[in-house]
Amino acid sequence: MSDAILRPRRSVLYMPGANERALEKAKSLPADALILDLEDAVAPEAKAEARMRVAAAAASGEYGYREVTIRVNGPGTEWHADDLRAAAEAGPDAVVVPKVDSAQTVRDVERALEAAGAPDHTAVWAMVETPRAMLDARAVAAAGERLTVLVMGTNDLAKELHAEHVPGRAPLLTGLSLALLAARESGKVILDGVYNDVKNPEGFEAECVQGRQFGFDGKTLIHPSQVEPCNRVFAPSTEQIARSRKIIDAFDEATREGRGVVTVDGRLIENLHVEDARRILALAEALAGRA
Ligand SMILES: CC(C)(COP(=O)(O)OP(=O)(O)OC[C@H]1O[C@@H](n2cnc3c(N)ncnc32)[C@H](O)[C@@H]1OP(=O)(O)O)[C@@H](O)C(=O)NCCC(=O)NCCSC(=O)C[C@H](O)C(=O)O
Ligand SMILES: [Mg+2]
Repeated sequence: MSDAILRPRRSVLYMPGANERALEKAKSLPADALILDLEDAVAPEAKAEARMRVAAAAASGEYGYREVTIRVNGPGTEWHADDLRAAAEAGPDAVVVPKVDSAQTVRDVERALEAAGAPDHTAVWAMVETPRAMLDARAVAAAGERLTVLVMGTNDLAKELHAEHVPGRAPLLTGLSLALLAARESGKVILDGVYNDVKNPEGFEAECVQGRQFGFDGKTLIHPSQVEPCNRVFAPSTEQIARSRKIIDAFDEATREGRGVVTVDGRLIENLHVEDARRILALAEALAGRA
């Protein structure tokens, strides 16, 4: 498993790029990653100033272990090219590109970043949030050299579908599944979309659990109060860690004795379970010392 895949991204917090207070506050929040936003959270008249603020924040080195990314305005907007240039110069961990709906968009973004001298460590995260992106998710996920993460944009997707936001997200399940299949086929990380009702902690936690059960690596967030519950839901539990150790030990012992299968607590264990147990332990190890 590559470092890009193993890096914890349980909680990924958006913050408006024009909001100095939020940019400052994020330095003390236990989010695994931050998306400094130039797109939806910034009014047109504030775009230029937000671009400068965000570039300075990303280049500051003041966010500790947190992965720092910049969300640029989408392809086809008047701000896109300037945002990419500023992001390339700032050299964040990643550039988040909204409304990516083709492999060509990923390649165009990468070419622009190269031309602007982006450092090698700056990855591309593609937001998939349109019907076309759902239907072409496979090609998007496989495109480019820098692409490491897909990010669900469930607000835009619901809007495009004329769907309603309902508990359980039935109208979005096809899109979520297509994007997940595409991400996993290409060995990419995938993050779930945001939960808008910041005053509904029960609904938020239920959606985190649903995202984890689906297989998402983490969830994108809009408010500091969502960080702690999200970290808890997406981290391996004490029971999962203990069980993973037990599986690996039992399988190692069986292998030494020349047996290919073994049972743990009455359940059949094969090599695929061992691989999953190793993934869980690697994530737990990567999270050591984090809230
Ligand atoms: C949703 C909010 C507008 C709420 O703001 P506010 O009413 O100010 O919240 P609070 O008073 O409860 O804030 C308490 C303190 O926390 C700080 N704060 C608030 N939000 C953030 C944040 N996101 N990051 C960091 N810090 C934050 C406040 O400054 C207060 O600090 P202090 O005064 O020191 O106590 C607001 O939360 C917000 O703007 N959230 C982000 C919205 C956003 O980024 N939206 C765009 C991304 S979502 C999206 O586009 C998804 C995708 O594209 C799709 O299609 O689905
Ligand atoms: Mg969106």
